[in-house]
Amino acid sequence: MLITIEGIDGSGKSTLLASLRELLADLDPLFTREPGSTWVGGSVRRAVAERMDPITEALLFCADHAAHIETVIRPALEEGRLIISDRYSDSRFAYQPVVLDGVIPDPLSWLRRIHEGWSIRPDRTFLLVLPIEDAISRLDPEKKREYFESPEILARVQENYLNLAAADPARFIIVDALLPKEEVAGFVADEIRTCARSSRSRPRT
Ligand SMILES: Nc1ncnc2c1ncn2[C@@H]1O[C@H](COP(=O)(O)OP(=O)(O)O)[C@@H](O)[C@H]1O
Ligand SMILES: Cc1cn([C@H]2C[C@H](O)[C@@H](COP(=O)(O)OP(=O)(O)O)O2)c(=O)[nH]c1=O
Repeated sequence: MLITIEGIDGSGKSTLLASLRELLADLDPLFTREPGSTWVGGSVRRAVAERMDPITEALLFCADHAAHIETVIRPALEEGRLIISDRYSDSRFAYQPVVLDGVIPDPLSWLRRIHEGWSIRPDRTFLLVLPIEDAISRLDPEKKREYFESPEILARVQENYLNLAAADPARFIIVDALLPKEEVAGFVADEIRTCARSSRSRPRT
């Protein structure tokens, strides 16, 4: 079963993942992430840091996703593992339309077409949502910021995320990221256990 965790920078994904490692240890999940589960992720980070052109950047994120699927996701699904990914294809569908706005027509459709035929759809996606000011205030002031981490861009990214969730309510679970860390983690862990139980009782389609 494939679970993905999504949300804007500073929404609490890394914190949640660290708690899930403890809370779900008995299920032996495979924790993974995008970008960066293979060496392709290094190229993506370099492209972002150097502000390469947006199409190159988007295609590198897609290449990272392809490598992630072939080397990590598909083999683990075939073994019947529970996989929990920190970011996945919805990060592309939420961030890249902002970056590609005005560069190509209808970036979201373009991105969806690129994923067609080979990407694997998550079974459940948890979307951490919080006011932009709170996310910005949580970002580490000592750490160099990616250009995505501006309030204007993050506001548009979160709006895109919410539209994706509204279009696919059976897959998305929206989580109030302002709740205390323990509550966020407890809620998500319980939901994952429920999904894992129901997926064991039905074959994968
Ligand atoms: N539920 C929460 N309540 C308050 N602070 C939080 C919560 N979740 C995370 N944080 C804090 O916010 C900051 C950013 O969290 P992090 O998990 O790194 O976010 P992300 O991985 O989504 O960028 C960290 O300092 C973390 O301790
Ligand atoms: C996976 C992915 C990430 N991103 C962005 C989100 C982040 O700002 C940045 C790096 O991701 P990440 O390292 O997960 O950042 P953080 O730990 O701060 O959440 O790349 C995209 O724009 N498109 C994508 O497809």
